[in-house]
Amino acid sequence: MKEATKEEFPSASPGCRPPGCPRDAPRGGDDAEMEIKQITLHERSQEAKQHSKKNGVLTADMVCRHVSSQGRVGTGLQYLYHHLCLPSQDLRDISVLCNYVHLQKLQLPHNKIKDLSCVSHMPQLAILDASHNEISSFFGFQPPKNLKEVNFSHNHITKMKDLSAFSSLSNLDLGHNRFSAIGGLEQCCKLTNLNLEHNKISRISGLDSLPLTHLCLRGNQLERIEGLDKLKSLQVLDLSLNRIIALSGLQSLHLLGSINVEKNLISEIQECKHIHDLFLLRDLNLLGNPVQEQPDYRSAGVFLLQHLTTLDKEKVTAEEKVSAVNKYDPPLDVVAARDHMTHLVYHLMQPQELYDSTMPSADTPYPMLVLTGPQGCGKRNLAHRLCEELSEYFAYGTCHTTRGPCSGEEDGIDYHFVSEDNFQNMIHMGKFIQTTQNGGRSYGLSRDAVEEVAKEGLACCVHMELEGVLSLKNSHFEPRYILLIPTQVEKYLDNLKSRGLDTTTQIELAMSRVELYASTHRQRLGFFDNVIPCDDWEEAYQTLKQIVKEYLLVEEKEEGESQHSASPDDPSTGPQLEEKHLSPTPSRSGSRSLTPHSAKALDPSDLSYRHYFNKIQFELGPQKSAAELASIGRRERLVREAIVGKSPGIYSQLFKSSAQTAPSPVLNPDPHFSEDNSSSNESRASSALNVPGSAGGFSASVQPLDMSVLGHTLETLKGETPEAPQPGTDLLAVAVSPSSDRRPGSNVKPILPPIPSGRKTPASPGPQWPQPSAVHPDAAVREGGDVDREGKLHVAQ
Ligand SMILES: Nc1ncnc2c1ncn2[C@@H]1O[C@H](COP(=O)(O)OP(=O)(O)OP(=O)(O)O)[C@@H](O)[C@H]1O
Repeated sequence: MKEATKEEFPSASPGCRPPGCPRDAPRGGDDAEMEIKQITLHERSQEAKQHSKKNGVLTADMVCRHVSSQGRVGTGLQYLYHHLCLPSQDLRDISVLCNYVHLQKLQLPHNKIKDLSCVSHMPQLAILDASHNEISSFFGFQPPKNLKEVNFSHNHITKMKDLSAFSSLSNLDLGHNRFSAIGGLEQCCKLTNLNLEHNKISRISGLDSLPLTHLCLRGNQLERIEGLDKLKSLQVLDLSLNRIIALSGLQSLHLLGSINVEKNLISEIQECKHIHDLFLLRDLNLLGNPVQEQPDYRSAGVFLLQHLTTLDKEKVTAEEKVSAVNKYDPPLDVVAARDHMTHLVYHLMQPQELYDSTMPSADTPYPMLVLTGPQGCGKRNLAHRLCEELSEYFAYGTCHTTRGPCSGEEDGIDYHFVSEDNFQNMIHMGKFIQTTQNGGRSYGLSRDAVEEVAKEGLACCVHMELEGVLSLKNSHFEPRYILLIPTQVEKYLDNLKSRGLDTTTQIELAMSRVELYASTHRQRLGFFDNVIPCDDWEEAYQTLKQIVKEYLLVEEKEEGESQHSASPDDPSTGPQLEEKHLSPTPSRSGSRSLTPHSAKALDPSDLSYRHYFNKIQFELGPQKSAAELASIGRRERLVREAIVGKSPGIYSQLFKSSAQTAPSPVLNPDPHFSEDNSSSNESRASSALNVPGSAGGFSASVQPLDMSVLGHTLETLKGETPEAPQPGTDLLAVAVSPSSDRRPGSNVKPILPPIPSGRKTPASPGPQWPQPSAVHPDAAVREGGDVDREGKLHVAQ
C-alpha cells in the first residue's frame, strides 16, 4: 500500500493545516479525532461552497477537510484516510482526486460532475456514489478491482456497456437515467442488487443467471414480465409503474418474497394464479391496477394467495383468510352447515306441523339407514334390494334430482326427476332436509320422502354422497351411516365404464372421491357406523343385510338357534360375519385391523361374546336378593311378552303413551336404580340406559325392564369394548358407551331407535330397533327365552 504523502494532502503542512485535516501522524488517535469533530459539518460545507462556487473545481484543501475514516499505511508509521464525502458542492472538476489512491469510499452526490476518470487512480475503491450528477458515460474509468457498490442514479447515461471487468460489483443503482435496454451485466457474477428504476426500458433482458436478489424496474415501459425466469435467487421484485397486464413469467421464481406491481394494467384477479405456487411470497402490491375495481377483489386475492401476510400494503388477517377460504373453497363441513342452515330457515318459514317422523322425544329419533359411498358404487341398487327383502322394516326414501332419468329408471321410484326450477322452488318452500350439487346436478332428500316411509311405520333407507351425509348429520335425524367403498380400483373403474353412463370426467371425479371417503373414514372416528367393501355387489349386499339384521336383532331368529346357544368357546361361531366387513373404524389406540381370531375374541357384537361376558359378569357380580331376583324375572317376562307379541307391542305402547307424557319419566327406567346411582354396576348401567332409546321402549304404564340384569352386560361391554369399533364390528360395540354425545345428529346413538310401529298395524309391531336395554338379553327375549344364572339360554316354548 502506498504511504500517505504530502502530495496526497498537500495543504496539510504544520501551522497552516486546517483543523481537522492532520497531515502527519497525529499526537494521538483520540486527539486527532477530537480535532476533526471540532469542525462542524455546517462550517465545512459553507467553506467548500464558497470556494467551489467560484469555479466548481475540487481542491486538495477541500479534500483535506472532507476526508474521514482514518487508517494506517502498511508500515504503521503514517496515516491515511479512506473515505471522502463531498455532497452538494457544485463540483464539476474532481481531477485532483487522481492523487488519492487510497480512497475506498467516494461519495460525490448532488454535484455537477461529468467526468469520473480520476477513479481509475483509486484501485482500492469499493464504494462509489456519483448519483445526481451530469455523468453521461457508463463507468468511464478503469475498473478498481474491488468496486462493489456503485450509484449512478439520476445522471444522463443512455447506454450500458460491458462490465465484465467489474466482477466484484454486487450493488448497482442505475435508476433515473436514460437507458432503453439492459446489457453488459452478464459477467457480473456477484451482482445481487440492481436498480434500474425510471429509465426507458421496454423489455427485460440480459439478466439471465445473475445472482440477483433485489431487482427494481419501477417506472419503465414494460408490458410483459419476461427474462426473469432464470433469476432463481430473486427475492424482491419491483415492477411498479409500468404497463404490465399479466403476472405470468414469475412462476419459477420460488424465492420471491415480495412483488410490487403497483400502478400497472393488471385487470384480472386470475393473474394471481401465476404466483400461486410461490410459497415464500409474503408481500404483494397490486394497488393502482384495474383489478382493484373488481368486486371481492381482496378476498379473491387472499384466497388465491393464502401465504400472503401483506396485500396492497395492508396486513392480511387470519380472519380474512378463513372467510376467503369459506367463500371460494369451503370445506365440506362448511358447505354442509350452510346447506342445513338454508333448509332449516326455509322450513321454519313454512307452517309447522307434527310429522310422522317426529318421535315422542328427542331421545328416540326416527330410524333411518343411509348408504353412502362414491358414485357408481352400487348403493342405490343395494338400497332398493334391501328395502325389498326387508320390506317389513324398511322402505326406500326417494330423493329428488334435476338429472334426467337413465334407462330403466322410474320417476318416483329411483328418483323424483324434476326441473331445476322446480328444485329451486322446493328449496324455497322448505321442502328439503338436505341438498347436494353433484356434477352440475342437484340432488335432495325431501321431508315428504321421509314422511311417506314414516307414515307406513317403516324405517327410511336412503343413499347419498358424503356431502349429503354431512348435511344430514347437522339435522335432528340420527341415521345409521353405512359406507360402501370400492377397494379394487380396477374393478371399480370397470364398473363405472361398463355402465356407459358417465363421461371420462365423471369417472375421474368418482375415482378421485374414493380417497375422500377413505380419508374421512380414517380421520373421523366413528363417522360411519359400518364400512363395507363393495367390489362384489352380491357379497356387499349379504354383508349389508347381515349388518342391518344385527341392527334389528333379527338375525338369529332366522338362522336358527344354534348361534344363540353357541358357547363362546365354540370356534364354529363368531367371526365369519366380521371377516366380511372391511376392517372399518380405527380404534383410538390407532390399531386399525384385527386378525379374524382377535376379531372374534374382542368383538362385542358377536353374540357368543356377549353371552360369555354376561355369564362372567353375572358370576362376578354381587349376589341378588330374593326380591331383586323376583323383580328381574318379572321384568324379563314382560319384555319377552312384549317383543314376541303376546301383549301389545312395547313400542306401540311407548309411542302412544310417551307421545302424551314428558320424556323424563319414560327415561327413568326403575326408581330402584335411580335411587342408587352412585356406586353399583346397576346404577351405572341404568345411567347408560338413560341414553336415547333406552327408555324409549317404556312408558309410565309399562313395567320397565329390570336394568340390573341388562346392566351387567352393558357394564361389561363398557368396560371391555374398545372405544371405537374394531374391524368387522358394528356400532353395537360403541352402543353402550356411557359418554355418548347427546347432540342431535352426533351419530353416537347407542343403537338404532324404535320405529313408530303403532302407526302400521297393531298386529305387526313393525321393525323394532333394539334398545340399549336389549343389548344383552336380546337373544333371550326375542326367542322368548331366558338367561339363567350360568348365563345359559332357555328358550320359552
Ligand atoms: N339427496 C342426495 N344427497 C346427496 N347425494 C345424493 C342424493 N341423492 C343421490 N345422491 C348421490 O348422487 C350420486 C349420483 O346419483 P346417481 O343416481 O347417478 O347414482 P349412481 O351413479 O347410480 O350411483 P350409485 O350406483 O352409487 O347409486 C350418487 O352417489 C347418489 O348416491
